[in-house]
Parts: sequence; structure tokens; C-alpha cells
Amino acid sequence: MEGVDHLAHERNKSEFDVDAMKIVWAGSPHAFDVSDRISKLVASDPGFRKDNRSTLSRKELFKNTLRKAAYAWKTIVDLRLSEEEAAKLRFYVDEPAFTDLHWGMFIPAIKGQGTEEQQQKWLPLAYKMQIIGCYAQTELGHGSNVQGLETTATFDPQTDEFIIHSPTLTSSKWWPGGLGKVATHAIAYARLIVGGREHGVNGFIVQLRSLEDHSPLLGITVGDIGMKFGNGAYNTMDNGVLRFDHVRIPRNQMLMRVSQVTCEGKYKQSDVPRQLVYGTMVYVRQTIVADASCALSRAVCIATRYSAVRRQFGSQNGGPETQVIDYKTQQSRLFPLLASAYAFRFIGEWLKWLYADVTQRLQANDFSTLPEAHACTAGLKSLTTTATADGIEECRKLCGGHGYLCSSGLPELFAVYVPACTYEGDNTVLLLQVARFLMKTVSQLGSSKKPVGTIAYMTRVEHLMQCRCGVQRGFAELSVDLVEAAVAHCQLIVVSKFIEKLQQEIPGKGVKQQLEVLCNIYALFLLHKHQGDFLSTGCITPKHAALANDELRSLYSQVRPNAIALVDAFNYTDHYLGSILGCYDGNVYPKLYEAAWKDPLNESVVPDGYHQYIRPLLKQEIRTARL
Ligand SMILES: CC/C=C\C/C=C\C/C=C\C/C=C\CCCCC(=O)SCCNC(=O)CCNC(=O)[C@H](O)C(C)(C)COP(=O)(O)OP(=O)(O)OC[C@H]1O[C@@H](n2cnc3c(N)ncnc32)[C@H](O)[C@@H]1OP(=O)(O)O
Ligand SMILES: Cc1cc2nc3c(=O)[nH]c(=O)nc-3n(C[C@H](O)[C@H](O)[C@H](O)COP(=O)(O)OP(=O)(O)OC[C@H]3O[C@@H](n4cnc5c(N)ncnc54)[C@H](O)[C@@H]3O)c2cc1C
Repeated sequence: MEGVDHLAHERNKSEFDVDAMKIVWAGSPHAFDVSDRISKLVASDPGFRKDNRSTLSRKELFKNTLRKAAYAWKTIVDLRLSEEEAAKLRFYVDEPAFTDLHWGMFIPAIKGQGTEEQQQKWLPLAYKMQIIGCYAQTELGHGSNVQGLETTATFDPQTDEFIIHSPTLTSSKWWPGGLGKVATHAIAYARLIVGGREHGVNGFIVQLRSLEDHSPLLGITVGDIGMKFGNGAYNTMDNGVLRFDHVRIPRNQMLMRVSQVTCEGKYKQSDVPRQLVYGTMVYVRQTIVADASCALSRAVCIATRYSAVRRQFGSQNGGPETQVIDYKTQQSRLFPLLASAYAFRFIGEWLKWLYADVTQRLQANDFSTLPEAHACTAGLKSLTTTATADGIEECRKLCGGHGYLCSSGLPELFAVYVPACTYEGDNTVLLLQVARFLMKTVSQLGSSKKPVGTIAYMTRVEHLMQCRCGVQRGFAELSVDLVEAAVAHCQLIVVSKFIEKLQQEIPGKGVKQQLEVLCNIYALFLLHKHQGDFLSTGCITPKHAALANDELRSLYSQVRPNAIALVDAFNYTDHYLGSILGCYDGNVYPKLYEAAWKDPLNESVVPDGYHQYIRPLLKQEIRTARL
């Protein structure tokens, strides 16, 4: 049955132009071309093999990641890939590595917080990977509370240097990816002290390791923080611990876009908001939202294809059993996730636009949209990562027992993905930031400052005007409700941006209709899930709730014949999916059977340990010995 497409009958049912949908998913014909080319390049290169990760020890796993990162870099250089192609290559290699932090945080931090001069000095080195950087903000004692960081950077005017120091155990840097074993440099965040006065937290470029033999420099203690959740998974990353013992760095290694220290020891604040020190986090949260749709769509692709292959019950007169995808219960769990994958794709695109817009404004000294950009990136990062982590786990359950096998790809995907709910801001802490922004907006309603952008709707919600007095009642006391309000606000953004997307011209037979169905599923599923809130606030009547439920059922039936084509539109290679259950040809059972025999445990028919532990048991030697 090798070479047979077991899902061909499903593909024949589809009612829209899959190739056109692939372009919509990718974002543009150019983006599709790059993605398609690079994913195939990675998939066809044995150097990027990844099917053995769960069986390697941590040391072997990590060394293999180093090998792959070096091989990826060689490929990028040899093939003269563009920045866009190189980023895609790292994405399709699909293995968390120090390079994520080097390209994803270290470089953006220098770009966003460094002066022109600093950028000119450091960026060429970083782009050529002559130095490797990490982002060292979090400490053992403080992650969320950035103002609570304890590392100090004290200016010494005698030598024109900063002294970076970890005064306590809890001030040890803890978690930064790439720090443990690889990074030569860090953007380290520390409390700036000039002339005995504190000026808040700032970033500093600190060299950690020798560029000759990789040994830690004087005053630096550095290592890996140990094994993390799951086998393989995020353990390819060397999250690290770092202590500074009065480490001296030149003054010009303080990132000085937001504030400066002169050689005379004068502290100066630029004309830009202090919050720009947090700018890298805004940037990365935006990329994490874009990434959520990738992780969720990958899980949904696996669960959808497998649900079309898997049959249980319902055989008529000895005929085939029912495909589990035809059960309404399966559809009601799977199709909202499929709709979410598309919704998150479009919200990721929009957020990228919003980020580019705010960046452009900042360059022109217009800081007016920064609070909204912060609230949107924080809130949408929280919403999409929570939904994606939950969605991956739901996809595992949708695949029944086989979903629990590593060869399904789902356990590893979950283990790699789930820390996204914590890193780059704990999701609840981030929602509290959104709530704070919303309450600030409510408190200004009726003033001359009119809410615009994603909060423009607030002027139209009359009862909010009456709520204003309630805002004074105590943020902390009401924080549980406020977090719910923040989620609702973010969902409103997701739904409205999906609707806006549909107002654009979308070429391709039936493509727009499919997206309309998915958009309606996304919105009505939310209404259904939260109908208690909608009913109790009088936003809908019980009749509306029942209608929404009926409509959802009908929408699921409309998706059903198109389900396989809708996941094909993600254009994932079997290599990227890394799942027997999700393979393109649906030839699941022979592949599962074959894979089982490749497990190291099956290398011998009689296991190691038989003579030591099993035989004595069977022969009752253990009991006899005891007696
Ligand atoms: C395998 C990888 C897969 C996918 C990833 C894909 C791509 C990403 C690429 C690479 C990444 C790879 C792996 C991820 C690595 C993760 C790295 C990290 O985790 S780095 C550490 C991140 N740390 C945090 O996020 C800490 C969270 N805490 C905070 O952000 C803040 O301190 C806080 C919670 C916002 C604190 O706020 P608080 O109000 O208490 O305090 P402040 O006084 O500091 O704030 C006052 C004022 O400022 C506003 N504000 C806060 N933050 C920002 C901001 N970022 N931008 C703009 N404005 C901000 C705040 O709202 C207040 O405003 P006001 O109300 O006064 O108007
Ligand atoms: C895999 C991984 C990679 C990471 N990579 C990096 C990196 O490269 N660089 C780096 O600097 N950091 C990194 N981090 C650290 C990460 O950014 C922090 O762990 C994250 O910001 C959460 O902070 P915390 O650990 O202090 O959580 P805590 O703040 O201690 O959270 C614990 C609990 O307290 C709750 N809580 C905290 N504050 C409040 C509040 N005000 N109100 C209500 N509830 C609250 C939270 O919701 C949570 O439930 C990484 C973390 C992980 C897991």
C-alpha cells in the first residue's frame, strides 16, 4: 500500500481551491514560495533528521542540537539564503536552540535599545555569528516583576566602566535560553546605579565567555539549569544560570537609547518613554502570537487527518466502520480548533502590522499608540498561547490511544509548546496588564481623550460610563473578573480582525466561503462556550443561544467535506509534522507497526535485565531468598 494516498477520497470531496488557500495561509504568493521551497529543502536533507530525539540522553540531544545549528548555518551561508529564507530554515528545522534567542531576542534588543553607534558595532558581529547572544533578564527570585530584579550595574567614573554584580543568590540570572552552554554575550538586565542613585532597570551588553576557548570570563559563573518537562522537547535548549562577581564592562556597553550615562557620571533620560526598555518583550510577544497558529495548525492537521483515517463502530452489513471525523462530538471538539488555527493566523498577521506601525511612529517620536501595542501584544500572546497549549492536548485526546505515542508527534509538540504560556510573561500577569489598560480607558471615558483603535468600541458601550465609579473599588480585589474582561476584550479583537480579513478581496474558488464558515465557527463557538455570561448580561436571549447552537451544528457539516483540504492548505511536510498519525498519505497503521519495531527496546527479543530481575521472579528465587 506504499505510495497509495489513503486520504485521496477526502481530498476529492473538497469544495474550494486548496492552492489558493495555501497562499492565503502563507500570507502572499512570495511567502508561500519561500516557505514551500525551504520546508522541502529541510525535509529532504538527512542532516535535519529529528525522529530520534525522544530516545537520546540529554548530552547526546544537546550535542545533536549544536550539530544541527552549525549545519543550518553552513546551509544558510553555502546557499546564500536571504534573512527571510534563513529564518524559515530555522523554523522548519523545528528544534528549540540557542539560535532562537540570538536571532529572536539578542539582536532585536540591540536594535531596539541600542544607539546607532552601538548597533553599528555589535550587529555585524551578531549577524555573522562571530558572537552569540542571549537575553538575560529573569532571575531566580524575580521573573514577572521586572522592577524587582536585583542584579546591579554601578557606574565607576574612575575607570569609565560599569560593575555588574549579583548581590544575592536570588539575583542569579535563571532561565535565559542559550545562556547555559553556548552564549558568548548576554543582554543582561540590571538596576542602574550612578553616583549612589538608582535609575531603574536597564540592559547591558556583557561578554560571558572567551572567544578563544569558550571558558567563562573572570567573575562569571555560568551553567545549565537542568532537565525540563518532557523527553527531548525543550531540553535541546540550554536554559542557564549566571552569577556576576563585580564584572567590569566599558560604559558604552550600556544600551543607551532610552537613557544615557556620561563619562562624568551624569544620568540623562532621552525624550522617549521609559517603557521602551521593555520593547524587546513587545516584539517577541508579537512573534509568539504568529507562532501560535503554527503550533496549533500542526496539531490540528495531525488530529484531522487521523480522524479521517480512524474508524470505530457503525459497520453496516460488514461494511467499513464510521470514520471518527463523522461523529458530531469529534467535530465539535476538532473544528473549533481548526477555526482557531486560521483565526490566530490572521491575528498574527494583523499584530505584525500593528507592531510595524508602532515602530514607525516611535521613530517619528509619536508614542501615542505604545500602550495599545503593549496591551494587544500582551493580551493576544496570553490568549493564543493558552488556547494553543490546550488545543494541542485536545488534539492528543482526539487521536485516542495512539495520540499518546511519541510517534504521533503530539506529546513532544505539547512539551515544547506549553512553556509559551509562561515565558515572555506569565499569561495571567499579561492579562492583568490588559485589564489595567482597559480600566485606565474606562476611567478616561467622557473626557476629551477618546478611545481609538481596538478600544474604540468602548464609547459605544453605554453602561461602561456608569461603571467608572466602580473602577475605584480596588483593582486587586476585582482582578479575577478583570482578567475575564481582558480575555473577552482580546477575543473581540480576534473576531473583529477575522471579519476584517473577510472584507478583503480573497481570490480562489470557494476560498472566501470556507473562511466565512471558519470565522462563524470561531465566533459562535465562543458564544456557545460563554453563553452563561452572554445570557446573564442580557446580551442574548435563550432563543439566540439555541439558534447559535443549531447554527454551529450546521457549520460543522459544511466544514466536514473540506476538513482535509483545509489542513492540507497549511502545506506542512511530513518532516515538519513529525507525526505518523498526521502523515500526508494517511497510511497510518503500517507506519505505526514499523516504527514500534525500531524502538531501542526492541533491539533484542529478551530485554537487558532479564537474568537479573525477571528470571529470579519467575523462578521464585527472590521469594525463596527472602524466606
Ligand atoms: C521554541 C520557541 C517557540 C516560539 C517562539 C517564537 C518566536 C520567538 C523567538 C524567540 C523566543 C524563543 C523562546 C522564548 C524565550 C522567552 C524569553 C523570555 O521569557 S524573556 C523574559 C520575559 N519576561 C517577561 O515577560 C516579564 C513579564 N513582566 C513584564 O513584562 C513587566 O514587568 C510587567 C508585568 C508588565 C510589569 O508591569 P508593572 O506595571 O508592574 O510595572 P512597570 O512599572 O514596569 O510598568 C509601568 C507602565 O508601563 C507599562 N508597560 C509595562 N510593560 C510594557 C511594555 N512592554 N511596553 C510598553 N508599556 C509597558 C505598564 O502597562 C504601565 O503603564 P501605565 O499603566 O503606567 O500607563
Ligand atoms: C522555557 C522558558 C524559557 C525562558 N527563557 C527566558 C529567557 O530567554 N530569558 C529570560 O530572561 N527569561 C526567560 N524565561 C523566564 C520567563 O520569562 C519567566 O519565567 C516568566 O516571565 C514568568 O515569570 P516567573 O517565573 O517569575 O513567574 P511568577 O511571577 O513567579 O509566577 C508564578 C505564579 O504567580 C502568579 N503571579 C505573579 N505575579 C502576579 C500578580 N501580580 N498578580 C497575580 N498573579 C501573579 C503567576 O500568574 C503564576 O501563576 C524563560 C522561562 C521558561 C519557562
